[in-house]
Amino acid sequence: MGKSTTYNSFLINTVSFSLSSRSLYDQRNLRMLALPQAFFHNLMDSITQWDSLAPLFLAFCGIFAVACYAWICYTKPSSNQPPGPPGLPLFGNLLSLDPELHSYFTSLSQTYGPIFSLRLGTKFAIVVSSPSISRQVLKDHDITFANRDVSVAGRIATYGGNDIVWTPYGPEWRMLRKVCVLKMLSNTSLDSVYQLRRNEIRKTVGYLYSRVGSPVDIGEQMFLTVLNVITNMIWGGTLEGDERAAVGTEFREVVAHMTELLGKPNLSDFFSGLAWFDFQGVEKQMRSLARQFDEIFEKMIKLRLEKNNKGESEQRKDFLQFLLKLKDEDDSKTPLTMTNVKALLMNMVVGGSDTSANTIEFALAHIINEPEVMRRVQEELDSVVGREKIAEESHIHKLPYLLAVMKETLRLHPAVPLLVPHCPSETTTVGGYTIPKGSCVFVNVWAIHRDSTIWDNPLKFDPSRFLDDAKRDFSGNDFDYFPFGSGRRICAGIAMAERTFLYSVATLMHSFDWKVPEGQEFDMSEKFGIVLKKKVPLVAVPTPRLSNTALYE
Ligand code: HEM
Repeated sequence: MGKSTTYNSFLINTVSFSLSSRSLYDQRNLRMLALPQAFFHNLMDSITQWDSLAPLFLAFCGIFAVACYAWICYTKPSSNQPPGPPGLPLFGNLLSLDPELHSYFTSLSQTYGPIFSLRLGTKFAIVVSSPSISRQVLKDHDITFANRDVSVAGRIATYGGNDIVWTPYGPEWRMLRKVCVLKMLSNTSLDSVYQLRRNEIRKTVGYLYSRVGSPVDIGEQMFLTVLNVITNMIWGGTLEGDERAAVGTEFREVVAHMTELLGKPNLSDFFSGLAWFDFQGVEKQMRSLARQFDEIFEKMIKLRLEKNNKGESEQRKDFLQFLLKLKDEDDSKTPLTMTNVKALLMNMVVGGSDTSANTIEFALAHIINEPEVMRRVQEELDSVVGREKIAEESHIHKLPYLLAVMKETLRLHPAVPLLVPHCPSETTTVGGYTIPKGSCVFVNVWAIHRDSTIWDNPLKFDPSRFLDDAKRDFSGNDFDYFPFGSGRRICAGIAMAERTFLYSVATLMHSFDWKVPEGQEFDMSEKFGIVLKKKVPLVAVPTPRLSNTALYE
């Protein structure tokens, strides 16, 4: 194999692993970034700028290689560690990974069994792909595995990992989780900010109405809608008019750029000894973005505090108002700090947007391309809502078929296909094998959801399989079906994800008929990332189906 081929295959592989080891938040824009060539040029640029330091650099690489090799030999898996494909010195299995990690891990599990191991640079990874072993990890040893493997970029992006996703299991995580799940994202709190969600959905309907008869990129529209819904719930009407639009645009840009960087391959993650050098400048760029992000939060918080001091915000019911109040009142042993407030807001924005928007896009693609599913969804809406009214969030509890569509979409396309990697706080036995403390554990929920020993005709999109099977829900108690994870680290935003999905899809399918443009083929292929997405964006043409045009205003 030629030198450049070897390089390229290394680069392809590092890209794919980096996507898996990042924060929860792979975003739409990653598709442009996960190019191995980009990584190659980036790395080589950084190195060539160091011309004068080349001898020093090469000497360093030599010492580093020997040190890594020694380290890997020293930590060589014991015979009781899970089986796995053989690897190379230094790189381990990095060079043979496929970018579509979820399906690649599924095929490896057919050879090596429901629990296997990989060496990725200096990281030791475990992949679990059966209900019974997932149960051991997420239920029987829940506390031990309730920690995370944090990437360099992820840590910087989240105020040093001071958010819910990356904080290790302990009192601070418990406090953040309580604030988030019980106080901000509970059904009662979500009810109180319904008007803020409704405003955004109505704006999207207005926009789609203006595009009647023309193709619309549905994924893009849903991403913007969900992001606006979330930011609106966070700070509601703190800003008005042009100022609001300007902050919205800036915010979107920062989120897009930050998540772009979160998906960039970073040598520092595979070889922690190299982190200090930040060869690709990922850390530097991320610091600058995190500062920009922080400036937006600072600005919103300052404006809100000023309004509060003038007594203008008394009646506000958004998350920012709630968190600031909680922070002032908090006298517990683990107080909520301003950094926690900002990190929590960021979790809402980054954790909630792509997951929900991509799931909605997959669902709409299935509905639009399967006439029988479309007919049942619209019939249910017509009988519950009626064509003379618009869909409201209060209707969603009366739409069992639509709920089944959501469950079936998340079965075939779980938004976070390998969950967020878990990390045991001590060496533990699982499935009869020893899992070393600090390993990076992937739970392949995607493979379990397509396992033909569990599901009849698993590749068929068939919502009715969930209609009679009430035990299959999102609670994480059933290890045949757990798209939101399970145990202590189960998704913190299930209630919100459910509402966002059901209300958005109900509104779009009730207000419009949809057709794919002439000549376009039905394509449901997936693109792996921490958040799974549709490889080919869904483009469809809306036609109004409600009788009264006033219902689109
Ligand atoms: C369809 C939508 C969504 C899906 C499928 C989803 C799925 C997941 C999964 C699988 C995890 C990791 C669980 C684990 O590691 O065991 C997770 C974690 C998380 N999700 Fe979601 N999620 C969605 C939407 C949301 C929304 C809307 C929010 C908030 C607004 C959110 C906030 C979080 C947070 C904060 C965590 C980290 C929890 C922790 O580490 O304690 N998610 N999600």
